[in-house]
Amino acid sequence: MSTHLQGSLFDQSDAVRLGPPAGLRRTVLGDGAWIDLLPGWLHGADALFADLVDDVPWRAERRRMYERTVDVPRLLAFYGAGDSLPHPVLDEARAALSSHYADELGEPFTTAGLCYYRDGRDSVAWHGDRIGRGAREDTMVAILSVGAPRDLLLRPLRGGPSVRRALGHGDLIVMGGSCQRTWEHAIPKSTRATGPRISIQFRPHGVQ
Ligand SMILES: O=C(O)CCC(=O)C(=O)O
Ligand SMILES: [Fe+2]
Repeated sequence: MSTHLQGSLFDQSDAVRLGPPAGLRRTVLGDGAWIDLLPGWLHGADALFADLVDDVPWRAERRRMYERTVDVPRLLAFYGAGDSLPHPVLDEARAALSSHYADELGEPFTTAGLCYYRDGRDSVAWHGDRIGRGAREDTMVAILSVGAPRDLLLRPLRGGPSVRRALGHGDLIVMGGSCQRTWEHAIPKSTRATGPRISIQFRPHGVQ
């Protein structure tokens, strides 16, 4: 195969770019909460995953839990409203989400939090993004996932069955309405062989 042909094949299959947001599908969860899903929004997700592993200044954190200090079971990075993101396609994603949801959200997505789940032992426990305004107001948290799929679970705070979505390889999920205060979400640990995943969470100012 000629170098030229290899180059063009590489471009087609691996170019890191976003598709149109047209295929977003909403699921109403109840209690004012909903999720929007767009599988494979980002093309070339494996290439972006590899870049982020290398380029992001990942932090390992320790947190106090009662009388013990424990490792947070994932690596973290945070980009504030004015910061340029670690890959130009993430600036594009933030702008595309802000434009798509402008009327419904009434404000742009500003910050980006990144989580790196190195294997099935990494996880995030049940929680709502409720440190900021999400505790009181309807808002949105948009999550782009690259790398191997992991299950995101959602469950209603007042009890009832949970909802499961496997997210990786460029999938987009948007949690909206009252989702952060009437529902909780988690990435549970997995005992199955699980490849690494990175999630990029876009949030409006003051939502954490
Ligand atoms: O990795 C994910 O998809 C979820 C992360 C999350 O819920 C959070 O960081 O608040
Ligand atoms: Fe969260």
